[in-house]
Amino acid sequence: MTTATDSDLPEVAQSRQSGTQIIRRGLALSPAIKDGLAFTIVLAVLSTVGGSVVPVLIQRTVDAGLGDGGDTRLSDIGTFLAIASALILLTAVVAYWMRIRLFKASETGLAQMRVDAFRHVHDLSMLTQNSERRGVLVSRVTSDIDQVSQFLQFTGIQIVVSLGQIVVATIIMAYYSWQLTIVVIVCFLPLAISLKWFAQRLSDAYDIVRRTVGEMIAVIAEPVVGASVVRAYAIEGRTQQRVDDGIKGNLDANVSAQKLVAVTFASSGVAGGLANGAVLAFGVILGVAGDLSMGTVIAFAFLVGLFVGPVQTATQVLTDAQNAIASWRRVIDLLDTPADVVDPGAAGVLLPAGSLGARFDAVTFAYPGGAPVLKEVDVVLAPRQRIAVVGETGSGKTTFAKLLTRLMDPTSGTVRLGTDPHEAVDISTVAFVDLRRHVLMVPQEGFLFDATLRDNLLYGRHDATDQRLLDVVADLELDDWFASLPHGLDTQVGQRGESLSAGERQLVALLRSALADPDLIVLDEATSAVDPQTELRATRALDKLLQGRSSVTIAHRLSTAENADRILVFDAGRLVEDGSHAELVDAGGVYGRLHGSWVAQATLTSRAGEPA
Ligand SMILES: Nc1ncnc2c1ncn2[C@@H]1O[C@H](COP(=O)(O)OP(=O)(O)OP(=O)(O)O)[C@@H](O)[C@H]1O
Repeated sequence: MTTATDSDLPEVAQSRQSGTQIIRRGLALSPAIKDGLAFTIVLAVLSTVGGSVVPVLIQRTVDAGLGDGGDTRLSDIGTFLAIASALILLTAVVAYWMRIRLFKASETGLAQMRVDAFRHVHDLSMLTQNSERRGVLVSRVTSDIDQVSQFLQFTGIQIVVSLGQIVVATIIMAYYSWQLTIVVIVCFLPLAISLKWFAQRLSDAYDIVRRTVGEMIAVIAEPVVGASVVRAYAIEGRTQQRVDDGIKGNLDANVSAQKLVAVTFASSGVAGGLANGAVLAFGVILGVAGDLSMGTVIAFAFLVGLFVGPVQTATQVLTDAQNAIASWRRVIDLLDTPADVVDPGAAGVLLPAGSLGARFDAVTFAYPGGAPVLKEVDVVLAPRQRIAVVGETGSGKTTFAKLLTRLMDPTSGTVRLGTDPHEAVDISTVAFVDLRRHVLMVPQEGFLFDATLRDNLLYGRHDATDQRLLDVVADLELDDWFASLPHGLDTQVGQRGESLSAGERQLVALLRSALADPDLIVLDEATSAVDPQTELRATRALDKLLQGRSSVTIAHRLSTAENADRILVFDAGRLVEDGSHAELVDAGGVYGRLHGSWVAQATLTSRAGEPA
């Protein structure tokens, strides 16, 4: 199959929703995050107030210690110290409680988002899945959501705590000395004004970081999956170059973002230092003038600490927030990408039981941005027929099969299914669960999961008993092969079935299809060369599988076409010939030529096998 360039294909949508919109949508998509949030915020504020009251107690202790005219009140000092200790302990307990609540709520909410995002990847059309590289999709479900989780559990509440701390510290500072309070505010004003500008720059920088993380995972994952091809073609160097480029892209993006972070952090450091110095200088002047007590000046120094801390971390908080929003946006964009093959769900119609036929009415299909690859196809497929689809490579056979199984929808025209093709229903109105029960597409290379043979077969029918599995093995006359397996149904097939031979993987795919027991089977005939014994087994098993069912096979072998009840011939996206093998050979058209080259190839192969 030829593929188009990535730019021609639909990708996951990219929104430009603002940060606030993203947070609002994110919270709406994970409602569990908001469960009990109000109480958690109350706890956060309480822990802040607890911490902020301590400087007041320090002022009281110092002033009681020095006393008016050197009169030290020891009992007051004891009381203030006891209250301060109790407050510090209480604050710690409240802060612990708040974090646990926050952790539970955010993890529950995000787990739901992870499940939704994963499901949605499966709902996306084959087109979107093909165009968006797998690694990028994986990163949206994993690392992007991790980023949001970190934000919610640490940074998000940090914002509440910091704001609370600034407000409380400002109130207490203003209560002690409005002049010093103004000094502190003036020192931080330039930073506060430029924060929005920094935030936008950081947001852009972190959008790039998150994108490069996805790209990096994609270029690393690809050669790991295709390791055998990389080795076979000795393209380790080129592959390494792509991986290096991916890693470098991410590194560069991170460095650019961190430079901005460093600027914001340094600026807040400068503002903090300035405020501390100014407070001490003005505090001493006011103290000497007799306007402030010693305890108040010391308390003020602590209060400035409470004020400076959050402002200094504010830039870090802002950075994390921008990073998390960039991640949240990527997950939301994924969830917002429409599934273009829409499941009618419960509103869908059910297909009648029995062998299914199909009808194509003026069906045209074009890949997005491309010319039609299937043009005005009109055809009626009767039930219980064995139909072979043939044509040159790229003629549209696979596209026809995908439309027949609704892996894609036609650009125009209608595909219908039914036991009577003349009264068939529009395939797009059939509920997915019902469609998948009746119609099965068997690709050339059925994907095997890294599990036992049993587990892999159960993908065909999840509730089948071992006895049923063995019956199907017998039905397809594969008992002798099955007996040769070291552990029967418990045999591990390895990653992607690599512990089995290519031929054995075909047998597993056929067994799985037989278990699914579809009424219409659409099959892309395997082309990989296998040993003669397995070939014989596969041919026999396939024959058994197709018996009594409607089948449409993309035929790559002479014998499959010859044995079909009917042959559909595609050429450059058009259905150009339709008839039995004998009729089409006599007609001497496209099929005649194709058949001629098959025969010539078969003769060559058999000669090559003859003993000299
Ligand atoms: N994902 C895709 N995006 C864009 N164009 C595609 C895509 N898949 C196939 N095509 C184009 O559609 C046309 C028909 O492809 P199709 O796979 O249906 O042909 P085919 O007859 O099955 O070929 P083959 O025998 O090689 O599998 C080809 O020109 C191909 O380039």
